[in-house]
Amino acid sequence: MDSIGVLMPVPMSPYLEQELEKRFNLLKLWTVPQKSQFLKDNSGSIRAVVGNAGNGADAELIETLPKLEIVASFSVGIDKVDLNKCREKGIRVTNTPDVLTDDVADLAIGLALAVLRRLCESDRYVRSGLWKKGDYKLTTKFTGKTVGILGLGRIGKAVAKRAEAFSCPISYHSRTEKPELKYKYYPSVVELASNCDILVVVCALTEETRHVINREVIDALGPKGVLINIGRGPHVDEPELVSALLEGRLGGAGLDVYENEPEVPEQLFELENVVLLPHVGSDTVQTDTAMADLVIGNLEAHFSNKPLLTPVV
Ligand SMILES: O=CC(=O)O
Repeated sequence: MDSIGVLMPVPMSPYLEQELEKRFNLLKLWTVPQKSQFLKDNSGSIRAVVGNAGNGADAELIETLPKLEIVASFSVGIDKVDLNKCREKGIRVTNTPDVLTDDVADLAIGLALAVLRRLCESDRYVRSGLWKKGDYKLTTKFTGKTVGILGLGRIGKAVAKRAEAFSCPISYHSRTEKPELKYKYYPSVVELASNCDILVVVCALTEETRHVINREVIDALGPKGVLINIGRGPHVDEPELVSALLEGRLGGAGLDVYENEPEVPEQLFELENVVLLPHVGSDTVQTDTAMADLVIGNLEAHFSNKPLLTPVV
């Protein structure tokens, strides 16, 4: 398979690069200065693209690569892949579900704890020597808080399971009610937000869910409510979130994702009721390896005419 051109637009995992290089002709787009010329020169050999959560395969890239057969995303979210274009051209698409579920769900709970118990602020309190001048202030209890989950798929269910261990009543909103689950379903996001203390956003990003967290939802969550976003930045109307936090209309936020990564609204930097992470939901050594193995497994299956391991298209 070493003559098959596999295009990687951005660096994502040294282990993945190394394993791809052992098997394919890996073309690292970020290392070349003249990207469009490079793509033209190699368009006859590129049969696969390996994208990620930030850089997938848009219509323009797909049109540039007439021999493209498969987009294997090193991510579970495939909102950066033009799925319609792929369907139209018969290009297969795979992602990396399941292997990252635990890490992302763990991080949602970590963010909730960090916001309510002010973990980052109290760490800074110790490091700056302030503890010697007096005890740290009281914070807010997490155990027993009502957790609302927007999107009860694999990761949403894993968040629910973890939150249950903290005796949190669970409610959710998703496209369809899941009567087999014991959690309370709300038919709208506003109703969910009105009836929970912590709202966790974990649904897929689609045209329907873009800006699903708008001013009405934020106001429904209210001055004691906490928003946790481990989904995608564009789920949230970011200027509305920032003004709600600055005006005290929202109690706090734990964010792993932003509308325009790696840009983060600087007004948030001053707020101690906000915890900001650099999109690291699945970034552990163990999950990086598992995701990379899945990308390679999908490519090997495709180029050996075997069924894909985790097909999306
Ligand atoms: O954001 C990360 C992913 O989609 O895997």
